[in-house]
Amino acid sequence: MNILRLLRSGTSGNRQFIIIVTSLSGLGNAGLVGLINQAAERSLLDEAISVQLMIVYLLTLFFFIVSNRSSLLHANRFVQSRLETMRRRVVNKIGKVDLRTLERMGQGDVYLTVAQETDHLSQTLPLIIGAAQSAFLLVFLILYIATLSLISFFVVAGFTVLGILFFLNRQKALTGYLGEVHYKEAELIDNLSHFTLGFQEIRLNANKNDALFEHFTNLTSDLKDAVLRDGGRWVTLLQFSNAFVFLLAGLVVFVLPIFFGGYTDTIYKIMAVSVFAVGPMAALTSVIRLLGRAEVGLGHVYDLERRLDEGLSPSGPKSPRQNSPFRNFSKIELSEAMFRYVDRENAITFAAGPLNLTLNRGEIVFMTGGNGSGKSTALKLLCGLYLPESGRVLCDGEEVTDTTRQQYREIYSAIFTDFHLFDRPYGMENVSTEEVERLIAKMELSDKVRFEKGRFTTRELSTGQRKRLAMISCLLEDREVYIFDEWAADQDGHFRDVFYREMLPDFKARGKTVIAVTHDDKYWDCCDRQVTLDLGMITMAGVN
Ligand SMILES: Nc1ncnc2c1ncn2[C@@H]1O[C@H](COP(=O)(O)OP(=O)(O)OP(=O)(O)O)[C@@H](O)[C@H]1O
Repeated sequence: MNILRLLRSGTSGNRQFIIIVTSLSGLGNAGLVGLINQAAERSLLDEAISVQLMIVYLLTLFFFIVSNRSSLLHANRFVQSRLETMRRRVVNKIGKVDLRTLERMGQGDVYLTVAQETDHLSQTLPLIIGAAQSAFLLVFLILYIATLSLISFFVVAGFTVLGILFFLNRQKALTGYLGEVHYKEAELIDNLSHFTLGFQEIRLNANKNDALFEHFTNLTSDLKDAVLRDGGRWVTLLQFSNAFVFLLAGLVVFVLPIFFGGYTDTIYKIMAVSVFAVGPMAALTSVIRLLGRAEVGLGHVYDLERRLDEGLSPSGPKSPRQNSPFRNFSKIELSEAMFRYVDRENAITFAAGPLNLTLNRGEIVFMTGGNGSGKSTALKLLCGLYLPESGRVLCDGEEVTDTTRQQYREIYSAIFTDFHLFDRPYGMENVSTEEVERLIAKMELSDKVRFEKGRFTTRELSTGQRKRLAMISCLLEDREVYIFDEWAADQDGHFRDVFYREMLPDFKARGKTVIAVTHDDKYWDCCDRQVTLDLGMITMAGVN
Protein backbone atom coordinates (compact mmCIF):
# COMPACT_ATOMS: atom_id res chain seq x y z
CA MET A 1 0.00 0.00 0.00
CA ASN A 2 1.41 3.37 -1.08
CA ILE A 3 0.33 5.24 2.07
CA LEU A 4 2.09 2.73 4.32
CA ARG A 5 5.18 3.05 2.11
CA LEU A 6 5.13 6.82 2.63
CA LEU A 7 4.59 6.55 6.39
CA ARG A 8 7.23 3.85 6.74
CA SER A 9 9.81 6.13 5.12
CA GLY A 10 10.13 8.40 8.21
CA THR A 11 12.27 7.89 11.28
CA SER A 12 10.89 4.96 13.26
CA GLY A 13 11.13 6.86 16.57
CA ASN A 14 8.57 9.44 15.47
CA ARG A 15 6.28 6.77 14.07
CA GLN A 16 6.34 4.70 17.23
CA PHE A 17 5.64 7.76 19.35
CA ILE A 18 2.59 8.61 17.19
CA ILE A 19 1.27 5.04 17.39
CA ILE A 20 1.65 5.08 21.18
CA VAL A 21 -0.07 8.44 21.75
CA THR A 22 -2.81 7.61 19.23
CA SER A 23 -3.58 4.34 21.00
CA LEU A 24 -3.41 6.10 24.39
CA SER A 25 -5.91 8.64 23.09
CA GLY A 26 -8.22 5.79 21.99
CA LEU A 27 -7.75 4.17 25.39
CA GLY A 28 -8.61 7.45 27.16
CA ASN A 29 -11.70 7.82 25.01
CA ALA A 30 -12.85 4.28 25.79
CA GLY A 31 -12.08 4.92 29.49
CA LEU A 32 -14.41 7.92 29.42
CA VAL A 33 -17.18 5.74 27.96
CA GLY A 34 -16.61 3.16 30.72
CA LEU A 35 -16.70 5.81 33.45
CA ILE A 36 -19.87 7.37 32.04
CA ASN A 37 -21.44 3.91 32.06
CA GLN A 38 -20.40 3.36 35.67
CA ALA A 39 -21.83 6.69 36.77
CA ALA A 40 -25.08 6.02 34.86
CA GLU A 41 -25.38 2.61 36.54
CA ARG A 42 -25.05 4.20 40.00
CA SER A 43 -27.75 6.74 39.19
CA LEU A 44 -29.98 3.91 38.00
CA LEU A 45 -29.45 2.04 41.26
CA ASP A 46 -30.06 5.24 43.25
CA GLU A 47 -26.47 5.16 44.55
CA ALA A 48 -24.47 8.35 45.12
CA ILE A 49 -21.72 9.09 42.61
CA SER A 50 -18.47 9.23 44.57
CA VAL A 51 -16.05 12.17 44.43
CA GLN A 52 -13.38 9.61 43.57
CA LEU A 53 -15.25 8.60 40.44
CA MET A 54 -15.61 12.24 39.44
CA ILE A 55 -11.89 12.88 39.96
CA VAL A 56 -10.99 9.76 37.96
CA TYR A 57 -13.35 10.97 35.22
CA LEU A 58 -11.73 14.43 35.12
CA LEU A 59 -8.22 12.94 35.11
CA THR A 60 -9.19 10.57 32.29
CA LEU A 61 -10.67 13.50 30.37
CA PHE A 62 -7.46 15.46 30.85
CA PHE A 63 -5.40 12.45 29.77
CA PHE A 64 -7.60 12.03 26.68
CA ILE A 65 -7.33 15.71 25.70
CA VAL A 66 -3.53 15.76 26.07
CA SER A 67 -2.94 12.47 24.22
CA ASN A 68 -5.48 13.35 21.49
CA ARG A 69 -3.85 16.75 20.89
CA SER A 70 -0.36 15.30 20.93
CA SER A 71 -1.36 12.53 18.51
CA LEU A 72 -2.98 14.91 15.99
CA LEU A 73 -0.19 17.51 16.14
CA HIS A 74 2.66 15.00 15.85
CA ALA A 75 0.91 13.03 13.15
CA ASN A 76 0.31 16.17 11.11
CA ARG A 77 3.94 17.25 11.50
CA PHE A 78 5.12 13.75 10.56
CA VAL A 79 2.91 13.56 7.47
CA GLN A 80 3.88 17.07 6.30
CA SER A 81 7.58 16.32 6.72
CA ARG A 82 7.19 13.07 4.73
CA LEU A 83 5.44 15.01 1.97
CA GLU A 84 8.08 17.73 2.03
CA THR A 85 10.80 15.09 1.64
CA MET A 86 8.86 13.49 -1.19
CA ARG A 87 8.32 16.82 -3.05
CA ARG A 88 12.03 17.68 -2.73
CA ARG A 89 13.06 14.20 -3.85
CA VAL A 90 10.83 14.28 -6.94
CA VAL A 91 11.86 17.82 -7.95
CA ASN A 92 15.52 16.95 -7.35
CA LYS A 93 15.09 14.01 -9.73
CA ILE A 94 13.45 16.27 -12.32
CA GLY A 95 16.59 18.42 -12.20
CA LYS A 96 18.78 15.38 -12.83
CA VAL A 97 16.76 13.53 -15.40
CA ASP A 98 17.81 13.19 -18.99
CA LEU A 99 16.11 15.75 -21.31
CA ARG A 100 14.45 13.16 -23.58
CA THR A 101 12.80 11.47 -20.57
CA LEU A 102 11.31 14.76 -19.45
CA GLU A 103 10.18 15.70 -22.98
CA ARG A 104 8.43 12.36 -23.33
CA MET A 105 6.64 12.66 -19.98
CA GLY A 106 4.92 15.88 -20.90
CA GLN A 107 5.07 18.90 -18.64
CA GLY A 108 1.36 18.73 -17.78
CA ASP A 109 1.70 15.31 -16.19
CA VAL A 110 4.77 16.31 -14.19
CA TYR A 111 3.20 19.57 -13.01
CA LEU A 112 -0.12 17.95 -12.09
CA THR A 113 1.48 15.14 -10.17
CA VAL A 114 3.98 17.23 -8.24
CA ALA A 115 1.77 20.23 -7.53
CA GLN A 116 -1.77 18.89 -7.35
CA GLU A 117 -1.34 15.41 -5.96
CA THR A 118 1.08 16.37 -3.20
CA ASP A 119 -1.17 19.29 -2.24
CA HIS A 120 -4.15 16.93 -2.10
CA LEU A 121 -2.18 14.47 0.01
CA SER A 122 -1.12 17.21 2.40
CA GLN A 123 -4.79 17.90 3.10
CA THR A 124 -6.08 14.35 3.33
CA LEU A 125 -3.36 12.44 5.15
CA PRO A 126 -3.79 14.29 8.49
CA LEU A 127 -7.53 13.44 8.37
CA ILE A 128 -6.59 9.81 7.98
CA ILE A 129 -4.50 9.99 11.15
CA GLY A 130 -7.59 11.37 12.94
CA ALA A 131 -9.47 8.32 11.67
CA ALA A 132 -6.79 6.05 13.12
CA GLN A 133 -7.79 7.41 16.53
CA SER A 134 -11.38 6.36 15.81
CA ALA A 135 -10.12 2.88 14.90
CA PHE A 136 -8.25 2.61 18.20
CA LEU A 137 -11.36 3.79 20.07
CA LEU A 138 -13.48 1.12 18.38
CA VAL A 139 -10.98 -1.58 19.34
CA PHE A 140 -11.02 -0.40 22.95
CA LEU A 141 -14.81 -0.21 22.98
CA ILE A 142 -15.01 -3.81 21.80
CA LEU A 143 -12.51 -4.82 24.49
CA TYR A 144 -14.61 -2.92 27.00
CA ILE A 145 -17.64 -4.97 25.93
CA ALA A 146 -15.59 -8.06 26.86
CA THR A 147 -15.46 -6.81 30.46
CA LEU A 148 -19.26 -6.49 30.44
CA SER A 149 -20.26 -9.71 28.67
CA LEU A 150 -18.07 -12.28 26.94
CA ILE A 151 -20.93 -13.51 24.74
CA SER A 152 -21.58 -9.98 23.45
CA PHE A 153 -17.86 -9.53 22.94
CA PHE A 154 -17.57 -12.62 20.73
CA VAL A 155 -20.70 -11.73 18.77
CA VAL A 156 -19.67 -8.08 18.29
CA ALA A 157 -16.01 -8.92 17.52
CA GLY A 158 -16.98 -11.72 15.10
CA PHE A 159 -19.50 -9.61 13.19
CA THR A 160 -17.16 -6.59 13.18
CA VAL A 161 -14.40 -8.64 11.58
CA LEU A 162 -16.84 -9.92 8.94
CA GLY A 163 -18.12 -6.37 8.35
CA ILE A 164 -14.58 -4.98 8.00
CA LEU A 165 -13.61 -7.72 5.54
CA PHE A 166 -16.68 -7.01 3.40
CA PHE A 167 -16.05 -3.24 3.62
CA LEU A 168 -12.38 -3.54 2.64
CA ASN A 169 -13.25 -5.78 -0.27
CA ARG A 170 -15.76 -3.27 -1.65
CA GLN A 171 -13.49 -0.35 -0.88
CA LYS A 172 -10.69 -1.89 -2.93
CA ALA A 173 -13.00 -2.20 -5.91
CA LEU A 174 -14.16 1.40 -5.52
CA THR A 175 -10.59 2.73 -5.31
CA GLY A 176 -10.07 1.36 -8.80
CA TYR A 177 -12.83 3.69 -10.08
CA LEU A 178 -10.99 6.67 -8.56
CA GLY A 179 -8.28 6.26 -11.20
CA GLU A 180 -10.91 7.10 -13.84
CA VAL A 181 -11.78 10.32 -11.95
CA HIS A 182 -8.07 11.27 -11.73
CA TYR A 183 -7.50 10.95 -15.48
CA LYS A 184 -10.64 12.93 -16.25
CA GLU A 185 -9.49 15.67 -13.85
CA ALA A 186 -6.06 15.74 -15.52
CA GLU A 187 -7.67 15.99 -18.97
CA LEU A 188 -9.86 18.84 -17.77
CA ILE A 189 -6.89 20.79 -16.39
CA ASP A 190 -4.95 20.21 -19.60
CA ASN A 191 -7.89 21.54 -21.57
CA LEU A 192 -8.16 24.55 -19.27
CA SER A 193 -4.64 25.54 -20.28
CA HIS A 194 -5.90 26.09 -23.86
CA PHE A 195 -8.06 28.93 -22.53
CA THR A 196 -5.13 30.67 -20.83
CA LEU A 197 -2.21 29.84 -23.13
CA GLY A 198 -4.30 30.06 -26.30
CA PHE A 199 -6.20 33.14 -25.17
CA GLN A 200 -5.09 35.35 -28.06
CA GLU A 201 -6.12 32.80 -30.69
CA ILE A 202 -9.56 32.19 -29.21
CA ARG A 203 -10.24 35.93 -28.76
CA LEU A 204 -9.67 36.39 -32.48
CA ASN A 205 -11.83 33.45 -33.48
CA ALA A 206 -15.30 33.01 -31.98
CA ASN A 207 -15.84 29.61 -33.64
CA LYS A 208 -12.61 28.31 -32.13
CA ASN A 209 -13.67 29.67 -28.74
CA ASP A 210 -17.13 28.05 -28.99
CA ALA A 211 -15.73 24.68 -30.10
CA LEU A 212 -13.14 24.74 -27.32
CA PHE A 213 -15.82 25.66 -24.80
CA GLU A 214 -18.05 22.85 -26.05
CA HIS A 215 -15.18 20.40 -25.63
CA PHE A 216 -14.55 21.76 -22.15
CA THR A 217 -18.27 21.42 -21.31
CA ASN A 218 -18.21 17.78 -22.43
CA LEU A 219 -15.18 17.13 -20.27
CA THR A 220 -16.79 18.76 -17.18
CA SER A 221 -19.94 16.75 -17.82
CA ASP A 222 -17.92 13.51 -18.14
CA LEU A 223 -16.05 14.37 -14.95
CA LYS A 224 -19.27 15.14 -13.11
CA ASP A 225 -20.80 11.81 -14.25
CA ALA A 226 -17.68 9.90 -13.16
CA VAL A 227 -17.66 11.64 -9.75
CA LEU A 228 -21.39 11.01 -9.30
CA ARG A 229 -21.02 7.34 -10.29
CA ASP A 230 -18.19 6.99 -7.85
CA GLY A 231 -20.09 8.96 -5.17
CA GLY A 232 -23.19 6.76 -5.60
CA ARG A 233 -21.14 3.63 -4.98
CA TRP A 234 -19.64 5.19 -1.89
CA VAL A 235 -23.07 6.24 -0.57
CA THR A 236 -24.14 2.59 -0.73
CA LEU A 237 -21.05 1.52 1.13
CA LEU A 238 -21.44 4.25 3.76
CA GLN A 239 -25.07 3.25 4.24
CA PHE A 240 -23.93 -0.29 4.77
CA SER A 241 -21.46 0.72 7.48
CA ASN A 242 -23.99 2.94 9.27
CA ALA A 243 -26.69 0.28 9.16
CA PHE A 244 -24.13 -2.30 10.26
CA VAL A 245 -23.58 -0.57 13.65
CA PHE A 246 -27.32 -0.52 14.33
CA LEU A 247 -27.79 -4.10 13.16
CA LEU A 248 -25.06 -5.17 15.53
CA ALA A 249 -26.58 -3.18 18.41
CA GLY A 250 -30.01 -4.69 17.59
CA LEU A 251 -28.53 -8.17 17.66
CA VAL A 252 -26.96 -7.58 21.08
CA VAL A 253 -30.00 -5.90 22.57
CA PHE A 254 -32.91 -7.86 21.02
CA VAL A 255 -31.59 -11.28 20.07
CA LEU A 256 -28.95 -12.24 22.64
CA PRO A 257 -31.24 -11.86 25.73
CA ILE A 258 -33.57 -14.49 24.18
CA PHE A 259 -30.78 -17.08 24.30
CA PHE A 260 -28.77 -16.09 27.38
CA GLY A 261 -30.16 -15.50 30.89
CA GLY A 262 -28.81 -12.94 33.38
CA TYR A 263 -27.81 -10.76 30.53
CA THR A 264 -30.31 -7.93 30.80
CA ASP A 265 -28.26 -6.05 33.46
CA THR A 266 -25.54 -5.27 31.00
CA ILE A 267 -27.73 -4.40 28.01
CA TYR A 268 -27.99 -0.70 28.74
CA LYS A 269 -24.20 -0.48 29.19
CA ILE A 270 -23.65 -2.16 25.86
CA MET A 271 -26.25 0.13 24.35
CA ALA A 272 -24.28 3.14 25.62
CA VAL A 273 -21.13 1.69 24.07
CA SER A 274 -23.00 1.27 20.76
CA VAL A 275 -24.08 4.91 20.86
CA PHE A 276 -20.47 5.99 21.45
CA ALA A 277 -19.32 3.75 18.59
CA VAL A 278 -21.60 5.34 15.97
CA GLY A 279 -19.52 8.56 15.72
CA PRO A 280 -16.09 6.95 15.27
CA MET A 281 -17.56 4.38 12.91
CA ALA A 282 -19.05 7.09 10.69
CA ALA A 283 -15.79 9.10 10.86
CA LEU A 284 -13.82 6.04 9.88
CA THR A 285 -15.98 5.03 6.93
CA SER A 286 -16.17 8.55 5.50
CA VAL A 287 -12.38 8.97 5.72
CA ILE A 288 -11.82 5.64 4.01
CA ARG A 289 -12.96 7.27 0.76
CA LEU A 290 -10.30 9.95 1.16
CA LEU A 291 -7.84 7.18 1.94
CA GLY A 292 -8.65 5.58 -1.40
CA ARG A 293 -8.13 8.92 -3.17
CA ALA A 294 -4.83 9.50 -1.35
CA GLU A 295 -3.71 5.98 -2.23
CA VAL A 296 -4.37 6.59 -5.93
CA GLY A 297 -2.67 10.02 -5.76
CA LEU A 298 0.42 8.60 -4.09
CA GLY A 299 0.46 5.87 -6.72
CA HIS A 300 0.78 8.60 -9.37
CA VAL A 301 3.63 10.28 -7.53
CA TYR A 302 5.52 6.98 -7.13
CA ASP A 303 4.86 6.14 -10.78
CA LEU A 304 6.30 9.52 -11.82
CA GLU A 305 9.33 8.86 -9.62
CA ARG A 306 9.82 5.45 -11.20
CA ARG A 307 9.79 6.97 -14.68
CA LEU A 308 12.18 9.70 -13.56
CA ASP A 309 14.50 7.09 -12.06
CA GLU A 310 14.64 5.31 -15.41
CA GLY A 311 15.93 8.49 -17.05
CA LEU A 312 18.24 9.68 -14.26
CA SER A 313 21.68 10.74 -15.41
CA PRO A 314 24.49 9.24 -13.35
CA SER A 315 25.77 11.84 -10.90
CA GLY A 316 29.27 13.18 -11.39
CA PRO A 317 31.37 15.31 -9.02
CA LYS A 318 29.74 17.74 -6.58
CA SER A 319 30.89 21.05 -8.13
CA PRO A 320 31.02 20.02 -11.78
CA ARG A 321 31.99 23.44 -13.19
CA GLN A 322 34.83 24.22 -10.78
CA ASN A 323 36.38 20.81 -11.33
CA SER A 324 35.59 20.54 -15.03
CA PRO A 325 38.71 19.45 -16.98
CA PHE A 326 36.85 20.40 -20.17
CA ARG A 327 37.13 24.15 -19.54
CA ASN A 328 40.60 24.18 -21.14
CA PHE A 329 39.45 22.32 -24.25
CA SER A 330 40.94 22.94 -27.70
CA LYS A 331 38.61 20.82 -29.82
CA ILE A 332 35.15 19.29 -29.46
CA GLU A 333 33.88 16.62 -31.84
CA LEU A 334 30.71 14.80 -32.69
CA SER A 335 31.89 11.49 -34.11
CA GLU A 336 29.44 9.27 -36.02
CA ALA A 337 26.74 10.45 -33.59
CA MET A 338 23.27 9.02 -34.25
CA PHE A 339 20.04 10.10 -32.63
CA ARG A 340 16.37 9.25 -33.20
CA TYR A 341 13.07 10.61 -31.88
CA VAL A 342 10.50 7.90 -31.26
CA ASP A 343 6.82 8.30 -30.41
CA ARG A 344 4.81 6.48 -27.71
CA GLU A 345 4.47 3.45 -29.99
CA ASN A 346 8.26 3.46 -30.45
CA ALA A 347 7.94 4.42 -34.11
CA ILE A 348 10.84 6.56 -35.34
CA THR A 349 9.66 10.08 -36.18
CA PHE A 350 13.03 11.62 -37.03
CA ALA A 351 16.57 10.30 -37.34
CA ALA A 352 19.70 12.45 -37.21
CA GLY A 353 23.18 11.31 -38.18
CA PRO A 354 25.67 9.89 -38.45
CA LEU A 355 26.87 13.37 -37.52
CA ASN A 356 30.56 14.31 -37.73
CA LEU A 357 31.34 17.81 -36.59
CA THR A 358 34.41 19.53 -35.16
CA LEU A 359 34.36 22.73 -33.14
CA ASN A 360 37.66 24.44 -32.40
CA ARG A 361 38.20 26.75 -29.47
CA GLY A 362 37.62 30.42 -30.31
CA GLU A 363 35.71 29.70 -33.52
CA ILE A 364 32.50 31.41 -34.58
CA VAL A 365 30.45 28.82 -36.46
CA PHE A 366 27.11 29.45 -38.17
CA MET A 367 24.68 26.57 -38.56
CA THR A 368 22.13 26.73 -41.35
CA GLY A 369 19.49 24.43 -42.82
CA GLY A 370 15.76 24.25 -43.50
CA ASN A 371 13.02 23.87 -40.92
CA GLY A 372 13.12 20.47 -39.29
CA SER A 373 16.53 19.64 -40.77
CA GLY A 374 17.84 18.75 -37.29
CA LYS A 375 19.87 21.84 -36.27
CA SER A 376 18.53 22.08 -32.70
CA THR A 377 18.83 18.32 -32.31
CA ALA A 378 22.48 18.40 -33.42
CA LEU A 379 23.20 21.22 -30.97
CA LYS A 380 21.56 19.34 -28.09
CA LEU A 381 23.72 16.33 -28.95
CA LEU A 382 26.80 18.52 -29.10
CA CYS A 383 26.32 20.06 -25.66
CA GLY A 384 25.34 16.79 -23.97
CA LEU A 385 21.62 17.47 -23.44
CA TYR A 386 20.78 14.52 -25.69
CA LEU A 387 22.79 11.30 -25.57
CA PRO A 388 23.82 9.79 -28.91
CA GLU A 389 22.37 6.31 -29.47
CA SER A 390 25.61 5.40 -31.16
CA GLY A 391 28.75 7.34 -31.94
CA ARG A 392 30.55 9.61 -29.50
CA VAL A 393 31.06 13.12 -28.24
CA LEU A 394 34.77 13.80 -27.81
CA CYS A 395 36.60 16.61 -26.10
CA ASP A 396 40.27 16.79 -27.06
CA GLY A 397 40.02 13.16 -28.12
CA GLU A 398 38.57 12.03 -24.79
CA GLU A 399 35.08 10.54 -24.91
CA VAL A 400 32.43 12.26 -22.80
CA THR A 401 31.02 9.51 -20.58
CA ASP A 402 28.10 9.20 -18.16
CA THR A 403 30.31 10.25 -15.26
CA THR A 404 31.92 13.25 -16.99
CA ARG A 405 28.87 14.47 -18.93
CA GLN A 406 27.74 17.04 -16.35
CA GLN A 407 31.26 18.50 -16.18
CA TYR A 408 31.21 18.66 -19.96
CA ARG A 409 27.81 20.41 -20.05
CA GLU A 410 29.16 23.08 -17.69
CA ILE A 411 31.30 24.62 -20.42
CA TYR A 412 28.15 25.61 -22.36
CA SER A 413 25.64 28.41 -22.13
CA ALA A 414 22.74 28.24 -24.56
CA ILE A 415 19.66 30.10 -25.74
CA PHE A 416 17.51 27.62 -27.64
CA THR A 417 14.38 28.68 -29.53
CA ASP A 418 12.22 27.29 -26.68
CA PHE A 419 14.35 28.95 -23.97
CA HIS A 420 12.99 29.72 -20.54
CA LEU A 421 13.48 33.15 -19.04
CA PHE A 422 14.26 32.92 -15.33
CA ASP A 423 13.25 35.75 -13.01
CA ARG A 424 16.77 36.00 -11.56
CA PRO A 425 20.27 34.80 -12.43
CA TYR A 426 20.04 31.57 -10.41
CA GLY A 427 23.41 30.12 -9.44
CA MET A 428 25.03 33.57 -9.65
CA GLU A 429 23.75 35.04 -6.40
CA ASN A 430 26.94 37.05 -5.83
CA VAL A 431 26.74 38.92 -9.09
CA SER A 432 26.98 42.71 -8.63
CA THR A 433 23.96 44.88 -9.36
CA GLU A 434 26.22 47.31 -11.26
CA GLU A 435 27.41 44.55 -13.61
CA VAL A 436 23.84 43.44 -14.35
CA GLU A 437 22.71 47.05 -14.86
CA ARG A 438 25.66 47.55 -17.23
CA LEU A 439 24.54 44.53 -19.28
CA ILE A 440 20.91 45.70 -19.21
CA ALA A 441 22.14 49.00 -20.71
CA LYS A 442 24.27 47.12 -23.26
CA MET A 443 21.19 45.14 -24.32
CA GLU A 444 19.31 48.47 -24.59
CA LEU A 445 16.71 47.45 -22.05
CA SER A 446 17.31 50.15 -19.42
CA ASP A 447 13.93 51.78 -20.04
CA LYS A 448 12.17 48.41 -19.56
CA VAL A 449 13.93 46.38 -16.89
CA ARG A 450 15.87 47.03 -13.71
CA PHE A 451 17.76 44.62 -11.51
CA GLU A 452 16.52 44.94 -7.93
CA LYS A 453 16.89 42.69 -4.88
CA GLY A 454 18.67 40.08 -6.96
CA ARG A 455 15.95 39.78 -9.61
CA PHE A 456 14.76 41.36 -12.81
CA THR A 457 11.82 43.69 -12.22
CA THR A 458 9.83 42.27 -15.14
CA ARG A 459 9.78 39.55 -17.77
CA GLU A 460 6.80 41.03 -19.59
CA LEU A 461 8.68 42.02 -22.70
CA SER A 462 8.53 41.48 -26.45
CA THR A 463 10.03 38.23 -27.81
CA GLY A 464 13.19 40.01 -29.01
CA GLN A 465 13.56 41.81 -25.67
CA ARG A 466 13.07 38.56 -23.74
CA LYS A 467 15.89 37.06 -25.79
CA ARG A 468 18.10 40.02 -24.90
CA LEU A 469 17.32 39.47 -21.23
CA ALA A 470 18.24 35.78 -21.65
CA MET A 471 21.50 36.95 -23.26
CA ILE A 472 22.31 38.90 -20.06
CA SER A 473 22.14 35.66 -18.05
CA CYS A 474 24.33 33.97 -20.67
CA LEU A 475 26.94 36.71 -20.46
CA LEU A 476 26.91 36.59 -16.67
CA GLU A 477 27.51 32.84 -16.78
CA ASP A 478 30.74 33.46 -18.65
CA ARG A 479 31.05 29.97 -20.15
CA GLU A 480 33.52 28.72 -22.73
CA VAL A 481 31.03 27.81 -25.49
CA TYR A 482 27.88 29.70 -26.47
CA ILE A 483 24.99 28.21 -28.43
CA PHE A 484 22.50 30.63 -29.96
CA ASP A 485 19.59 28.97 -31.76
CA GLU A 486 18.14 31.64 -34.08
CA TRP A 487 18.73 34.26 -31.38
CA ALA A 488 18.90 37.11 -33.87
CA ALA A 489 15.72 36.11 -35.72
CA ASP A 490 13.51 38.18 -33.39
CA GLN A 491 15.81 41.23 -33.24
CA ASP A 492 15.28 44.40 -35.25
CA GLY A 493 17.79 45.44 -37.92
CA HIS A 494 19.72 47.59 -35.50
CA PHE A 495 20.14 44.92 -32.87
CA ARG A 496 20.98 42.26 -35.45
CA ASP A 497 23.84 44.52 -36.40
CA VAL A 498 24.83 44.80 -32.75
CA PHE A 499 24.75 40.99 -32.41
CA TYR A 500 26.71 40.13 -35.57
CA ARG A 501 29.06 43.11 -35.79
CA GLU A 502 29.74 43.84 -32.10
CA MET A 503 28.81 40.96 -29.84
CA LEU A 504 30.21 38.08 -31.92
CA PRO A 505 33.62 39.79 -32.42
CA ASP A 506 33.60 40.56 -28.71
CA PHE A 507 33.00 36.87 -27.89
CA LYS A 508 35.83 35.95 -30.23
CA ALA A 509 38.16 38.51 -28.71
CA ARG A 510 37.50 36.99 -25.27
CA GLY A 511 38.44 33.54 -26.59
CA LYS A 512 34.86 32.26 -26.50
CA THR A 513 33.53 29.71 -28.97
CA VAL A 514 30.13 30.41 -30.53
CA ILE A 515 27.88 28.19 -32.61
CA ALA A 516 24.83 30.08 -33.87
CA VAL A 517 21.89 28.89 -35.92
CA THR A 518 21.07 31.60 -38.42
CA HIS A 519 19.35 32.32 -41.72
CA ASP A 520 20.84 35.83 -42.02
CA ASP A 521 22.92 35.42 -45.21
CA LYS A 522 23.68 39.15 -44.98
CA TYR A 523 26.01 38.42 -42.06
CA TRP A 524 27.80 35.33 -43.35
CA ASP A 525 31.07 37.19 -43.35
CA CYS A 526 30.80 37.32 -39.52
CA CYS A 527 31.64 33.64 -38.97
CA ASP A 528 34.76 31.53 -39.34
CA ARG A 529 32.86 28.59 -40.75
CA GLN A 530 29.43 27.48 -41.86
CA VAL A 531 27.79 24.12 -41.21
CA THR A 532 24.66 23.14 -43.11
CA LEU A 533 22.19 20.42 -42.22
CA ASP A 534 19.59 18.66 -44.31
CA LEU A 535 17.36 15.75 -43.23
CA GLY A 536 19.41 15.19 -40.10
CA MET A 537 22.74 15.04 -41.98
CA ILE A 538 25.55 17.55 -42.23
CA THR A 539 25.79 18.46 -45.88
CA MET A 540 28.44 21.13 -45.56
CA ALA A 541 31.01 21.83 -42.86
CA GLY A 542 33.40 24.01 -44.79
CA VAL A 543 35.53 27.07 -44.18
CA ASN A 544 34.01 30.49 -44.80
N1 LIG B 1 11.14 17.08 -28.65
C1 LIG B 1 10.93 16.44 -29.79
N2 LIG B 1 10.26 15.27 -29.80
C2 LIG B 1 10.04 14.61 -30.94
N3 LIG B 1 10.44 15.05 -32.15
C3 LIG B 1 11.10 16.21 -32.22
C4 LIG B 1 11.39 16.97 -31.04
N4 LIG B 1 12.08 18.07 -31.41
C5 LIG B 1 12.20 17.99 -32.74
N5 LIG B 1 11.63 16.89 -33.22
C6 LIG B 1 11.59 16.46 -34.63
O1 LIG B 1 12.92 16.40 -35.09
C7 LIG B 1 13.06 17.04 -36.34
C8 LIG B 1 14.22 18.01 -36.29
O2 LIG B 1 13.88 19.04 -35.39
P1 LIG B 1 14.89 20.20 -35.01
O3 LIG B 1 14.20 21.06 -34.03
O4 LIG B 1 16.18 19.61 -34.64
O5 LIG B 1 15.05 20.93 -36.41
P2 LIG B 1 15.56 22.40 -36.72
O6 LIG B 1 16.44 22.26 -37.90
O7 LIG B 1 16.14 23.02 -35.51
O8 LIG B 1 14.18 23.09 -37.12
P3 LIG B 1 13.76 24.65 -37.07
O9 LIG B 1 14.62 25.40 -38.02
O10 LIG B 1 12.33 24.61 -37.51
O11 LIG B 1 13.92 25.09 -35.65
C9 LIG B 1 11.73 17.68 -36.66
O12 LIG B 1 11.18 16.99 -37.76
C10 LIG B 1 10.87 17.50 -35.47
O13 LIG B 1 9.61 17.03 -35.80
